[in-house]
Amino acid sequence: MTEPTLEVSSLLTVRDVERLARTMLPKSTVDYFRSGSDAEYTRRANRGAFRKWAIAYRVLVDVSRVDTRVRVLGQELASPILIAPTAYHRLAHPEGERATARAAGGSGTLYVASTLATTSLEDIAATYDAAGASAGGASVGGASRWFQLYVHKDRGLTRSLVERAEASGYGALVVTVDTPVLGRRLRDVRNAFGLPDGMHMANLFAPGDGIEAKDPAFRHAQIAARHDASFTWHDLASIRAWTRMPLVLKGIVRADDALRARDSGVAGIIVSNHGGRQLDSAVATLDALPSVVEALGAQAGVDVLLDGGVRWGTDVFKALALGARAVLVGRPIVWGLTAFGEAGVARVLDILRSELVHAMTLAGCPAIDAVTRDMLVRR
Ligand SMILES: Cc1cc2nc3c(=O)[nH]c(=O)nc-3n(C[C@H](O)[C@H](O)[C@H](O)COP(=O)(O)O)c2cc1C
Ligand SMILES: CCCCC(=O)C(=O)O
Repeated sequence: MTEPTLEVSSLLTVRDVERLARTMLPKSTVDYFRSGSDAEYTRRANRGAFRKWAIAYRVLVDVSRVDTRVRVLGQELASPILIAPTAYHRLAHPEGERATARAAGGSGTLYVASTLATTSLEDIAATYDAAGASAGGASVGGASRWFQLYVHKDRGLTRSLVERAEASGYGALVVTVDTPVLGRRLRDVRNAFGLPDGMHMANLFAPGDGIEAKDPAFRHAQIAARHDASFTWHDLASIRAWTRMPLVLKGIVRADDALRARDSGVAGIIVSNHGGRQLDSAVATLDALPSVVEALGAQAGVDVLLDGGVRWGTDVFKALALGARAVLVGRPIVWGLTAFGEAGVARVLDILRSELVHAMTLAGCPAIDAVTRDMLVRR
């Protein structure tokens, strides 16, 4: 074991960032960020699925310039690496989501803000836009930040979240569909995990008058009991009627659900199993991706994104080769935030982006549209 490194520049891989961050947090927080549900088969399977593919690289291609630009929901992004929605950033760092938003806005990276943020969605939006403006306007206009919605039993609450997101200029509404109830994360149960005093779910409760304040025994495990487990495809229409934001469904792993999503008029889907934190033994996302992409076909009009276990630039390459338009990363962002706040998030994004450029260069793919299915062989 080497000593933890302390310079942001000495962190060379996402693995380095995670290793450092885990020494800096209380055990119950590390457990919450890191865990999958039950036996954690799916959390591990997400990683394992990337190892099953190898890159059959191409030679003697002009790779003196490599272009990672992609279009997602009609918008041009500098890179296909996006920030997945994760809860409770103030557990990682005192500046919480503001630091994440500054790193994302400053680099023009698409950031999906969580319903369960510890900073209000209005504050995240303003912070993101200010960082984008001072970095030269790369991400001004709000389209590069999306809002993730948990559908609550309290329809008034759900609707007000949607309306607040629209009023704050979020570019899309990401409806998470894999969490009708909370997955059983054994460590969180054993730790009776909950937010410490002074931190709250800023979009759901006002400080001081929140349910956490009224009920000292309120724990994270109870939050999903407020989710609407009766929500179906049919109810999606009501959300569409509330907003003009394009919809993205997060948590799809089946071809028939992808087709149903398309027929419901969504603009995108995220092939995701919540980082292995919901149904354990769920199919790994990279394994699910080809059937989803094939079912939708080339002219689908639905952008397919993927998350789960992306830790290296070569993982991004593989997901794109199997048909994803872009990928999202969850835990690596939280580890970066823990380690160095805004600079740590920026470092993680930088590591993954430069690894992707390196992989594309060595694989003979000067642009994203060259990263095609034939670049991979099964190990
Ligand atoms: C600590 C943590 C909190 C999360 N919170 C949310 C959330 O609030 N909403 C949501 O849709 N997904 C949430 N997710 C799932 C992520 O959006 C994403 O699907 C997953 O983390 C991707 O896998 P990765 O962590 O291996 O990159 C969370 C994941 C983690 C690890
Ligand atoms: C109700 C979901 C809790 C936040 C979350 O998505 C997670 O911890 O994975």
